[in-house]
Amino acid sequence: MTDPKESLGKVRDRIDSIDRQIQELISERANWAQEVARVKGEGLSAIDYYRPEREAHVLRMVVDRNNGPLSDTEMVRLFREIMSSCLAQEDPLKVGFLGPEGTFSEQAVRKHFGHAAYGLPLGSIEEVFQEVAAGHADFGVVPVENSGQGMIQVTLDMFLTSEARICGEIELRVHQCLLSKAASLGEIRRVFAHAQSLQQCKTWLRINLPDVECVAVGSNAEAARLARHAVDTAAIAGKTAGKVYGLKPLAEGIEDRADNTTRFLVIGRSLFPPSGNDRTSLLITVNDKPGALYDVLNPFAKHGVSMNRIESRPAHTGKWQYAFFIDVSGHIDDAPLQEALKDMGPVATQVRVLGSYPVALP
Ligand SMILES: O=C(O)C(=O)C[C@]1(C(=O)O)C=C[C@@H](O)C=C1
Repeated sequence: MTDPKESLGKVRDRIDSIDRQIQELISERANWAQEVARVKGEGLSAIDYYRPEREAHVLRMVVDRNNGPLSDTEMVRLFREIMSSCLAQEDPLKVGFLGPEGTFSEQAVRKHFGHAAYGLPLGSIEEVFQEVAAGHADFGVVPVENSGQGMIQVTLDMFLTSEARICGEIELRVHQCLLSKAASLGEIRRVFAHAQSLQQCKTWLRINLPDVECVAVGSNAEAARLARHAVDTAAIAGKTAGKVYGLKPLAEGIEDRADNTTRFLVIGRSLFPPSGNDRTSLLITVNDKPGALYDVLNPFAKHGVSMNRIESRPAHTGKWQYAFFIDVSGHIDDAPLQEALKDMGPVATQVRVLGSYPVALP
């Protein structure tokens, strides 16, 4: 009979040898990434080397090649980190997000830019837009939509007054936990959470903590920070926030909908070339007159442009003027989209391209 210790040793030798090869290949890749940077021009800053369309293309090839056992999400995460480190050889990207540390926004930053990017926690969604506009952050990450609760209006409204461009989208599965210093649910008298999170966990709270006081605060991480101070309080937040603020999960996966997902936008200052599978976000304003919306949407149908989303907001440019946030498939350089926008010219009061960006990866 083979000695189990001996066979474990053999398996570990094999793993060591694979790790050696992986490491050599990662170093070789990092050298080639430096070569790419040299071709682009020396002495530029990180943002000049960053190519979201190329990253999306690389990651789609990773997904296509993946035969398991690791999931597409895991494989994408590992390669994202490799690219993040390769890019940060020059100088890390600075990415603003709705802080403090431990928010889902920070998780979205890590999912999209990896851990080699420098995360800049900011006080509000407005501040994220401001810091990007002022050039203090290269990019910003802001929540725009939750699968259960719909659009986040503060984010949409910021596009009415800012020049920000959308450079990417991130979909993050949001798993909520009840975090506390307490040993059991019975000790909890008060729960802190962001209003959206309270909403996402409404049924769970009603069944499991029917008599507690629910207090809405600025962010989930803020809730976790507050819950540190009293043993009869808890916070609803992600597991990461629990780690950052020293709280234990008393319950996990407490969101009412199992597919609870938040979509984030990456905002920057410029447009990027096509990646091969893109989405375009448009801001279109029209006067309030019969048929105006029909006239604006008709060109999309005429030129075979598929519309993914439409949201209307008061335009802030005049009474009874409406702004439509419209997402369509494709890149702004694509001929059908160009044709559709041309036809729309006479009927819309304003058409602004907010951005064309790669469709979210797993
Ligand atoms: O291909 C490039 O343009 C690179 O700079 C290399 C690389 C990579 O590591 O693959 C690094 C950063 C860019 O954002 C995209 C890709």
